[in-house]
Amino acid sequence: MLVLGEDQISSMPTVEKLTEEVAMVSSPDSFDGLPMASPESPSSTLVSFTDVKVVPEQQQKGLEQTILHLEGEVIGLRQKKRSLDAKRREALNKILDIKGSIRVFCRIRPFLITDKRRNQEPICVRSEKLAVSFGGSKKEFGFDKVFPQNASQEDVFMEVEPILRSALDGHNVCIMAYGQTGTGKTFTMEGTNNLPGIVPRTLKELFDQASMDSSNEFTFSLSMLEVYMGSVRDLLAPKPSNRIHHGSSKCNLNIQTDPNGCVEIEGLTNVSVSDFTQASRWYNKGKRARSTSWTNVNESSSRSHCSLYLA
Ligand SMILES: Nc1ncnc2c1ncn2[C@@H]1O[C@H](COP(=O)(O)OP(=O)(O)OP(=O)(O)O)[C@@H](O)[C@H]1O
Repeated sequence: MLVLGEDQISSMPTVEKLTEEVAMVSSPDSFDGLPMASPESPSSTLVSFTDVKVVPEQQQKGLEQTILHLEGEVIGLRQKKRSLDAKRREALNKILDIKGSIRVFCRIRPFLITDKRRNQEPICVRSEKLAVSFGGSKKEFGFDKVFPQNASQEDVFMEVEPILRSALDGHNVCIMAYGQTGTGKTFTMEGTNNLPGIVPRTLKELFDQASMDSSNEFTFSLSMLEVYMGSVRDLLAPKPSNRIHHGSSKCNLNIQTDPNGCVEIEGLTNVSVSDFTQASRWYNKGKRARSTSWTNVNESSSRSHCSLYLA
């Protein structure tokens, strides 16, 4: 669409003049130097002719060669990526062989304003060891890695990211946070809007990696459940339209074993997600459905064990 100012309208050429100019522009002689659109000159009305792109033959050949060259480079880079992926998988398998497929990390929560004993420092941290002194005695614990109080969400994610990424290679991956109320399980797994935890970072990473992998086609689906007071609840189930049904269909789901020996939760909602935004939306919906309450040490304590399945 062409928008003209008042001064341009007053200087608009007549129909005859336009016809003349059209004839001039259409003439093969004028292809080499298409008239430039200028707001001052009457030829500004010919702006739409700049849409006609005529590339000289020599320039066209040059462009074709550049495209061929770039296509060759893309093929080369894809091959390089495939070989790097194979090396990464090999390295990960070696790590799993050496370190074992189960790894235990310990994250020490920083003191909070609400903590009663903030001045004492009974904890001594090494990279794989933790010593706790209490009442004159000292106990040592060993882990695959210890994250000190000042460890960031990035530090934690960097450690688990290679393992999580192996899910795209077909490995089953499970991350479980365990600890007393108020010790930072939810903070580590979910995080906050400004300091996202492992789950939102994982969703982003997996979709990013999948979109870069042109040799495989991935489909993602998501389920979320919580175990609360001995009952399995579906966190992504549609809201019941009728109160009478609430609590019957999506609470207390049965845990079963399928013919292949895999654990299956009967009737658990499983939603297909095609990108990170969609996955985040469902994840936030599931989070909102979790049972929370307060405890003496955590005013927003998650009163359940929550699982998120990504397939
Ligand atoms: N590494 C951390 N840095 C800053 N604040 C943290 C950290 N870990 C936990 N917190 C804060 O400590 C409080 C308790 O953490 P969180 O709710 O994650 O505990 P929780 O283990 O999930 O507890 P519950 O089992 O009761 O749900 C929260 O206010 C959280 O923001």
